Amino acid sequence: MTHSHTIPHPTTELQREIDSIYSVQLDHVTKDFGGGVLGLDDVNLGFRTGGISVLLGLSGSGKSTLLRHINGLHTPTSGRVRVLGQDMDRLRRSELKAVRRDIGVIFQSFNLVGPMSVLENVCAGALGSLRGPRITLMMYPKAIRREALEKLDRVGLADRAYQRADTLSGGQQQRVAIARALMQHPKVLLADEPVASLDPVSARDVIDLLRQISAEDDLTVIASLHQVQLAIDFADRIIGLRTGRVVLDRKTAGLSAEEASQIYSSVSGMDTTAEAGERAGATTAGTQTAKSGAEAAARVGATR
Ligand SMILES: Nc1ncnc2c1ncn2[C@@H]1O[C@H](COP(=O)(O)OP(=O)(O)OP(=O)(O)O)[C@@H](O)[C@H]1O
Repeated sequence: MTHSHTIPHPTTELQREIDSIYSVQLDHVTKDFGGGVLGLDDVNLGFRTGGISVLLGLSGSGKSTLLRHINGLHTPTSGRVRVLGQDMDRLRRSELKAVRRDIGVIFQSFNLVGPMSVLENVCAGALGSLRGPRITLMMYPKAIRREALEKLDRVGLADRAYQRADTLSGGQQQRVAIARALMQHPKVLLADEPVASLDPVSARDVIDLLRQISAEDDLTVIASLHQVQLAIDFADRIIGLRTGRVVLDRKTAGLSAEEASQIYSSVSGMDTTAEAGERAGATTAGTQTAKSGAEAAARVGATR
């Protein structure tokens, strides 16, 4: 079962309004992996279009599980995941593929093909929109190669186009991975610990680049990070997870590293989302957490 009958669904018109504000919505999402492990435990989040959100939490707190629900690699045991106006678990294969094309993903390990050139790796990002595999660079249409060069220029690596990908530094490889993701023209970018393998300087460079791209392209970015200060500098909003539950949901403005770090403390039962909810309620336009579709609908209604 993937839908709880107790979740009130908003009307079509209100849902459309919610979709115009939130690219990604999780509505009472629970993922039960069995054996008493809840990967996600009643998670309610709405991610605003164009916003940058960072997931913080100890290893095993559910960050990857949350990201995997957003690109449809996991389906919830109960609750609803809605991405770019589509209920992920209601889609046919071809529809899911179409939504996934709008979702770029970057990983801690970059996932480049090392022996291939930088440019070929970037071209591969366009494969979703081309038929059949391309084995060599010349098999990509000229327009794709030109666009890939433009993307490389955008991430500052045009001069490395014909170099083997595995000869680049980690920071450069992540830039190539970003350029590859941009070939999809994504509306949402998921980044699973994108700088965990990088030195602090390269990490900040990659984060700055993501921030710039998000602003320029109105790209919704959802990233997991382990560095609290970097997260605060990067994101508009920090979401803290612990054992699959959202225990902190705050805008970064005015949030100190010390406050954000509390999610790592051993104090159980801490939940600052009530406070966040109150604040969001007071400034409806700034609402970040949609407790349910119906509540989000009410809030959206109140902004008009
Ligand atoms: N496919 C799976 N089958 C069973 N349990 C899983 C599966 N995927 C994740 N889990 C469990 O769900 C919980 C959340 O894992 P998840 O990988 O989302 O954590 P994380 O916060 O991303 O950790 P890390 O920072 O180490 O990447 C963990 O207890 C993990 O063991």
